[in-house]
Amino acid sequence: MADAMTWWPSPAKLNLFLHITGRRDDGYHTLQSLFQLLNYGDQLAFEITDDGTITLQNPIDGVASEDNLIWRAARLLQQHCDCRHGANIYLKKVLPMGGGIGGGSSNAATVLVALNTLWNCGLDDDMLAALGLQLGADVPIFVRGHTAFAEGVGEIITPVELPRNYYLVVYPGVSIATADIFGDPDLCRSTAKIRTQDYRFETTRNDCQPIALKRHPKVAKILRGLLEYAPSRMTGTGACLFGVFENENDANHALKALPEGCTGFVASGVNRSPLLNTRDNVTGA
Ligand SMILES: C[C@](O)(CO)[C@H](O)COP(=O)(O)OP(=O)(O)OC[C@H]1O[C@@H](n2ccc(N)nc2=O)[C@H](O)[C@@H]1O
Ligand SMILES: Nc1ncnc2c1ncn2[C@@H]1O[C@H](COP(=O)(O)OP(=O)(O)OP(=O)(O)O)[C@@H](O)[C@H]1O
Repeated sequence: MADAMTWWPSPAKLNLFLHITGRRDDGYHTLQSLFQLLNYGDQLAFEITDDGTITLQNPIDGVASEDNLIWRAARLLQQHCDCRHGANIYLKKVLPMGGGIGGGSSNAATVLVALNTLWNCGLDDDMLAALGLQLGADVPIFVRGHTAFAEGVGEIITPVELPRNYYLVVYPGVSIATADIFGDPDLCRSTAKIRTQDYRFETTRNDCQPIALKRHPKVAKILRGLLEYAPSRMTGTGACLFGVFENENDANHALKALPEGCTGFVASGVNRSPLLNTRDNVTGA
């Protein structure tokens, strides 16, 4: 591929808190959460073709191309817009999968935003977010590209400006299936709703965390270690954990002290997704 090709960011997210407030008739759980976008993630590049085929140049081990959210997002947009173009899609993957940091959902959102631009589909953000919701509950947040409170199953989004913090994100080497957490009979499903303006890290929690720690003692042990450095908890349905730091050096210090078998990275929280900056650059907005 040409060196000059644009790499579109596909950032990770953290759920700074995650309260399960109920369950819908279709079995899906309603939640309240604060999605913090990070300045760290995967990257995608696109070569536009005229023959309509969509090809993933860097398949992910264990994920068939037609199951890959990248391919599915491209196909969904192409069908929705009756687009005659295709794309060769390149992926630089750094985010652990099944970690609760939203890698797959973010990849899907980056594809929707980038190909909407490169194929000249002309969809606005509301339409792209609605398409994204068909692929996963977290995709609309990444399409809209702002740190935000979320309600419903993640589709009711209120952007918020947070002070800049640094996060040490730790992958304990354990992958947890979202469905297993939501299917656990011990999951607390009745947390009272909070007013978003009342949010504080200290007075909130992740309702999925006790279930993940019960099932994976290794994750519980790593969390205990992290808590010695900073306020810390699990993101999403796990298994990634994060510590919150005001100072980047302190976060890097804790990163160096991680036990063997854990990988991690330090990232800054951002209010606006780097994906939108790239779109602005490409469109000259
Ligand atoms: C909870 C979060 O991790 C917060 O970021 C996400 O909203 C989960 O979203 P996701 O990974 O896109 O989840 P999906 O792959 O759609 O869901 C997998 C399974 O988890 C259960 N599920 C998921 C989301 C939800 N709000 N309620 C559920 O009960 C459903 O059984 C679903 O079949
Ligand atoms: N492009 C993709 N990147 C990552 N995972 C993908 C992708 N396409 C499909 N998947 C599948 O989706 C599963 C969940 O991946 P993902 O990285 O989104 O999990 P997660 O970080 O737990 O996300 P969430 O916080 O939304 O639950 C993977 O185990 C994989 O089977």
